[in-house]
Amino acid sequence: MPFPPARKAIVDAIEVGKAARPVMARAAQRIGDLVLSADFKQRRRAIVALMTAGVYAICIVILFYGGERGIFDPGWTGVLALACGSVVTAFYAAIRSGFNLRFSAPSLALPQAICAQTLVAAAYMIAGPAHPSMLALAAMVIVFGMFEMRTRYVWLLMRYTLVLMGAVMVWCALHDPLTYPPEVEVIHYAILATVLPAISSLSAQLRAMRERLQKQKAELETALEKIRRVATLDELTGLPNRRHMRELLAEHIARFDRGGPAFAVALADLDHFKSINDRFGHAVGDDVLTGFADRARAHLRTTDIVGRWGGEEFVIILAGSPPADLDSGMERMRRSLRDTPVCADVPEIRLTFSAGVTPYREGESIDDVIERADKALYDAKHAGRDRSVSR
Ligand SMILES: Nc1nc2c(ncn2[C@@H]2O[C@H](COP(=O)(O)OP(=O)(O)OP(=O)(O)O)[C@@H](O)[C@H]2O)c(=O)[nH]1
Repeated sequence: MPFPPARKAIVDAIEVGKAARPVMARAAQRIGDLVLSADFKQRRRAIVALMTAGVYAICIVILFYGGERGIFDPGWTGVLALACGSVVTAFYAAIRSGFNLRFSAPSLALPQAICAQTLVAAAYMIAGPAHPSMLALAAMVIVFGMFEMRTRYVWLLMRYTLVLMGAVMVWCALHDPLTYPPEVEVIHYAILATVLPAISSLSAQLRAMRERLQKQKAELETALEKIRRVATLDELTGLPNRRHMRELLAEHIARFDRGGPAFAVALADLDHFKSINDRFGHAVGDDVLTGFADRARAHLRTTDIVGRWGGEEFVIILAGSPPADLDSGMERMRRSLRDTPVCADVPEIRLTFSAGVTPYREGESIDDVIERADKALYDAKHAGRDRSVSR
């Protein structure tokens, strides 16, 4: 039944909307890259610069309001607005052009904060009776800075602020004692000299906490990597262990069930390995196992995966299925073991191995295919060893 026109229009609009979404997302991404930079760190710096611009803009609007109301001279507000605009533009341009990357602290946090405090001091001078409110801005600049700056820079900024604000307060108290009464300025300065060091010391603690967290995160990542290695790799040979090979087999089966490529499984077992252990000792036996793993890595196809199934038994996932030439990698290994001793320290050891190969068949479990490969391996052992048998 055809859609009524109104419903069809809605359905069309939804379809158009769905189609447009990726286009809009791409456009937003492109605009974001253009305005803020495609580089993650530079983008963050540009965002901070634009956030600062936003704060400047709000403060300037408030100052213009004061000027309009005749609380102080509106002419100076214009000059201050111009100065704020220039500072913001200069820092944004430095970040967007990549000029900031020439410096050891590319966030330019310290110079930005010093400019901000200078502008706050200027605002303090022109704000007349509204000047105490500027003290909050001076504290805010330090708070902003503590997220971006090293502790010693925060202390430097704090000292600069105290010296600058002290000088401004003295100047104002001398030139306009009615609006800036000296005894009140002393109180303002005392408050500033108490609050700013407190914020700065908080910043030092915050920094130390952040560094501790970063160190812990790095240690955790290293430990996680170690756990991952221990959980998936065999300690002696460095090959995938039995558990990981089962996971890889499960992945191959899932891929096959979804119409993916065929594969076969081989179980390879070293021949008379017990006698190597008995004659030369366990350490040499370990070297032989490692040597065998190295040969497997070197001679199997890159698409084949070999893992240690346990003891002197190895499992190989072979890409493709019989009657394809699945054995070629194992034949190369056999030739190599025949030509060069597996253990350089004990060259008299001539290692051979037997293998059972079988294709994975649709609907089988891991255990089904392994069991058939094991039977083929049994056949190979009973047929005289040093050979592969397919089932
Ligand atoms: N050195 C060493 N030996 C191991 C390790 N794991 C298992 N073995 C030894 O491998 C030997 C396996 O012996 P058997 O199962 O009798 O097999 P085989 O001597 O290879 O005889 P066939 O398989 O019939 O040719 C045992 O002596 C185990 O102790 C290991 O990690 N290191």
